[in-house]
Parts: sequence; C-alpha cells; structure tokens
Amino acid sequence: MDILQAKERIVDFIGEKCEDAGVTGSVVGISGGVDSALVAHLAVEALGAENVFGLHLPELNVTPPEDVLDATEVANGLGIEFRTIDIGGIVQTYLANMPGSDPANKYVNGNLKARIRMSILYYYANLDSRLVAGTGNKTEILLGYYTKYGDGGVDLEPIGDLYKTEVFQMAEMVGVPGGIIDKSPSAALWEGQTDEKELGHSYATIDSILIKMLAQEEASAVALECGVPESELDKLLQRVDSNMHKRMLPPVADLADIRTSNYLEG
Ligand SMILES: Nc1ncnc2c1ncn2[C@@H]1O[C@H](COP(=O)(O)OP(=O)(O)OC[C@H]2O[C@@H]([n+]3cccc(C(=O)O)c3)[C@H](O)[C@@H]2O)[C@@H](O)[C@H]1O
Ligand SMILES: Nc1ncnc2c1ncn2[C@@H]1O[C@H](COP(=O)(O)OP(=O)(O)OP(=O)(O)O)[C@@H](O)[C@H]1O
Ligand SMILES: [Mg+2]
Repeated sequence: MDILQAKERIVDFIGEKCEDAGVTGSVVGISGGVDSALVAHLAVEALGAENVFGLHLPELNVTPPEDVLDATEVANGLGIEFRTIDIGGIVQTYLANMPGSDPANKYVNGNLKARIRMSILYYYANLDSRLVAGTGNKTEILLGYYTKYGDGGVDLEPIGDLYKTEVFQMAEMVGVPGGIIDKSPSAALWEGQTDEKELGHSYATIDSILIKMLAQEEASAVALECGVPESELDKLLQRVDSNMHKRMLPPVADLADIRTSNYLEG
C-alpha cells in the first residue's frame, strides 16, 4: 500500500464526511495510544487545528500515567483544544447504582468504561455540532476487538481500512511521537492489559494471517508461512465470524408481508 496516497484519501474522507453532515468540527478521544494519535493528526490536516476537539478520558487509578502525558503531548503538538476528564467517579457511580454489578469482573466493567467514554464524546459532539471521529483500524474491526457501541460507537472510521501494521507506518509518516508508536498497544481497560497478550499473537503475525486468509490462500500454507499452528488460525477466523454482528446494523424483524396482507384484507 502507498501510505502517502492512503493518507491523502483519508484526509479527504474526513473533510467530505464533515461537509456532508454540515459540520466543521470533530471530536476525538485521545488515549495516548497510536490509533487516536494518528486520527487526531489526520483530522487536523482535514479540518484545521481550530476544528478538532481532543478529549482525554482516563480512569486515574487504572490508566498508565504515561498515557496521560502522551495524550497531552499529542494535543499540544497539534495545537488543538483539549480537555482531560477522569471517568473514575462515573464508573463507580454506575457500579454503585446497578444491583448485581460485579466490581471484580474486568471484562464487563471494561466494556462499561468504553461506553462511558463514548457517551462523553457524544455529549461534546452534540454541544458543538461536531462528528465523533472513530479510531478503529481494520485489524480491530475484523477481529471485533473493540466494545460494541463503546469505542465502536462513532460517526466515521477514518482508519478503518488500515491494518494495524499500516497504522504504525502512517503514524510514523505524519510525525506521531516515537514513544507512542513504540509502546505496546493497549485498551487500558484494566491494569496490565495489552492487545497482543489478549489476542495471543503480535499484530505483525495477526495482520499477515488476515491478509493471506482474505486473499483466499490455503490455510495450511498460511499457517506454515506465519509460523503458527492451524488451530490458532481457526481461532482468529472464529473471532472474525462470531463478531460479524458488530459490523452490521441491528437486525429488524421484517413485517412487510403481514402489512401487505392486512392491507389487502382491508
Ligand atoms: N450474534 C450476535 N448478534 C447480535 N449481538 C450479539 C451477538 N453476539 C453477541 N452480541 C452482543 O455483543 C455483546 C458483546 O460485545 P461487546 O460488548 O463488544 O464485548 P466483547 O466483544 O465480549 O468484548 C470486547 C473486547 O474488545 C476489547 N476492547 C474493548 C474496548 C477497547 C479495546 C481497544 O483495543 O481499545 C478493546 C476488550 O478487551 C474485549 O476483548 C454481547 O453482550 C451481546 O449484547
Ligand atoms: N483514556 C482515554 N481517553 C480518551 N479516549 C480513550 C481512552 N481510552 C480509550 N479511548 C478511545 O478508545 C479508542 C480505542 O482504544 P485503542 O486502545 O484501540 O486505541 P489507541 O489507544 O488510540 O491505540 P493503541 O491500540 O495503540 O493503544 C482510542 O483510540 C480512543 O479514541
Ligand atoms: Mg489504547
């Protein structure tokens, strides 16, 4: 892929989608990770720094302190309006008011945090007529490695057709700070979480498997080339299949034939 050409396409896309929606601005959740740093850069290139609002939403006992510094560095480097809001109190208020909630269930609570962040991004998008720019990449979207209606709840996905390995390349090209590119990708929903630990493979391996499988290469050959057992390939493909629902609108119960027959009956 020609990364420069891809970048220009994405910048145009952001500009066009905002124009189509009749807005000039965008809100980006800036975590301190590489995906959001890249999207913030591209949004600034498309809309101008004065039209991009960055929100850092740490949970202060869980979010690594370097993420707070990295998010701030991204926003300051771009010269955008930027606000930090600790979501810790909001998370605790949810849990305290939901009978049966389990403060020890890191998966369920992690998804709640992602949805709290989504609500806050939309609050500020509503307030100033802006679109919420998503930060999902192609690898995450294929694997369903995001929270449905959490970080997946956005108005546009500018980097949604870039594999994670391509995100790193484009981030380097636009000048995202090296420390952000080099650190392990993490959702930071619980202490010590990293994407590659949870997914079981490095992004380099995952991307080469996905690219080859999408090109209809033979599974046994892909397994050999990527140095992973075929059973691991199956697990990744199972993830792609079982998360199909995240890539579609909610299904609607179809009543068209009932309506037609009622109408004919008078
Ligand atoms: N077949 C189906 N048809 C329609 N809906 C279906 C469904 N199967 C499940 N569902 C629904 O989907 C829900 C499960 O999906 P969801 O709530 O997303 O939860 P789930 O996919 O179980 O978990 C999200 C994963 O994404 C990771 N994550 C989250 C957030 C950010 C990042 C990051 O990289 O920054 C990563 C997180 O660590 C975790 O591994 C179910 O509770 C159910 O409501
Ligand atoms: N602390 C946070 N503050 C603001 N937004 C956040 C925060 N944590 C997560 N998000 C939002 O959720 C998105 C998904 O997180 P994800 O970890 O996949 O991306 P990233 O942190 O930008 O990059 P990386 O995958 O390298 O960690 C982020 O890009 C960001 O938009
Ligand atoms: Mg992250």
